Amino acid sequence: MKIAIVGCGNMGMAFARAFLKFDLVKKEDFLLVEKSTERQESLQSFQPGVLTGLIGPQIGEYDLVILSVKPQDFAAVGTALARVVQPTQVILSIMAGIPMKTIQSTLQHQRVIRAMPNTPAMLGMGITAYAASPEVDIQQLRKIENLINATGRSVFLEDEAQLDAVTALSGSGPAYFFYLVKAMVEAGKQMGFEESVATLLVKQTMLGSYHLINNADKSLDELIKAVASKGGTTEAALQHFEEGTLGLTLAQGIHAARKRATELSKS
Ligand SMILES: NC(=O)C1=CN([C@@H]2O[C@H](COP(=O)(O)OP(=O)(O)OC[C@H]3O[C@@H](n4cnc5c(N)ncnc54)[C@H](OP(=O)(O)O)[C@@H]3O)[C@@H](O)[C@H]2O)C=CC1
Ligand SMILES: O=C(O)[C@@H]1CCC=N1
Repeated sequence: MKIAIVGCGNMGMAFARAFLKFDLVKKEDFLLVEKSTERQESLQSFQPGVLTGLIGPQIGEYDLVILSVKPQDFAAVGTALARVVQPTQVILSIMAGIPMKTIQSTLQHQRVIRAMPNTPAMLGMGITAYAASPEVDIQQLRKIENLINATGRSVFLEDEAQLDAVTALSGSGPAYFFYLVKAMVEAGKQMGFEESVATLLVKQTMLGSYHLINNADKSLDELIKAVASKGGTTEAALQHFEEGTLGLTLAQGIHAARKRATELSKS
C-alpha cells in the first residue's frame, strides 16, 4: 500500500513508524508532506520515498492519504488537496473536531475515514476509534483497519458524532494521566524524595494498579475499598479529594475538551 502523510508531526509519524514496524508499508512507499523545514530535516533520516513541503499532484498516486495536520490548518490544506485528490483514494483524517462532511465538501471527495488515536500509538499501545463514510468499500476499510491495529487497539463507531467525546476521553486522555503522575511525583519531592525515587514509586504504582484493573475480579469501587483501610491514610487522602471535588473537576475538564472539539469543527 502506498501512503501519503500530510502533516508529519507527533501523530503522523507515530502512524508511519507503526506501519513500518509491522511491515505493512515499505519506506519507499511513503510520501511525507511536511511544512516545517526543521521537521523536514529530521524526517530525512526516515528515508521516505518522497519528502516534500508542498501538496502536489503526486499525492494522487497514493492509495491512502493521512491528514494529520492541526485542525486549524485544515482550511489551507483542504484547498490544496482538493485540486489533486483522486476519486478512488481514501482520506484518513485524525484531526480533532473536523467532521467527515466538512472534509468531504472541502475536498469534493467522498471516501473518508475519520479516526481519533492517542499518543501511545507511538509504542503500538494506542486506542483509535474511527468511523467511515459509506463510500469507503469493505476491502479498503479492512486494509485501513489493519493499519490502525498496528498502532494498538481500535473501535469502529457507527455514529461519527461520538468522535468528539472519544477525543476528550482517550485522545486527550494520556495528558490527564501524565498530569496526575506529575502531581504525585511533585508530592513525593515535597516529602523529601529525589525526583528519580519519587518517579519510580509513582510509575510502578500506576503500572501495577493498571494490571489490577485488568486482572482483579473487582469493580473500581472495590479496588479503592481494598486500599482504603477504615480510619487509615488512603481514606484521609480520598476525603481531601472529595472536599476539593477532584473527581468532578476531572469530569468537567473532559467535558471542556469535548466542547473544544466541537468548536474546532467550525475552524
Ligand atoms: N497529539 C495528540 O495526542 C493527538 C493529535 N491528534 C490530531 O492529530 C493532528 C496532528 O497532531 P500532532 O501530530 O500532535 O501535531 P504536530 O504539530 O506535531 O504535527 C502537525 C504537523 O503538520 C505540519 N503542517 C501544518 N500545515 C501543513 C501543510 N500545509 N502541509 C504539511 N504539513 C503541515 C505542522 O507544521 P508547523 O508546526 O510548521 O505548523 C506540523 O509539523 C491534529 O489534528 C490533532 O488534533 C489526534 C489524536 C491525538
Ligand atoms: O489536544 C488536541 O487537540 C489533540 C486531540 C487529542 C489529543 N491532542
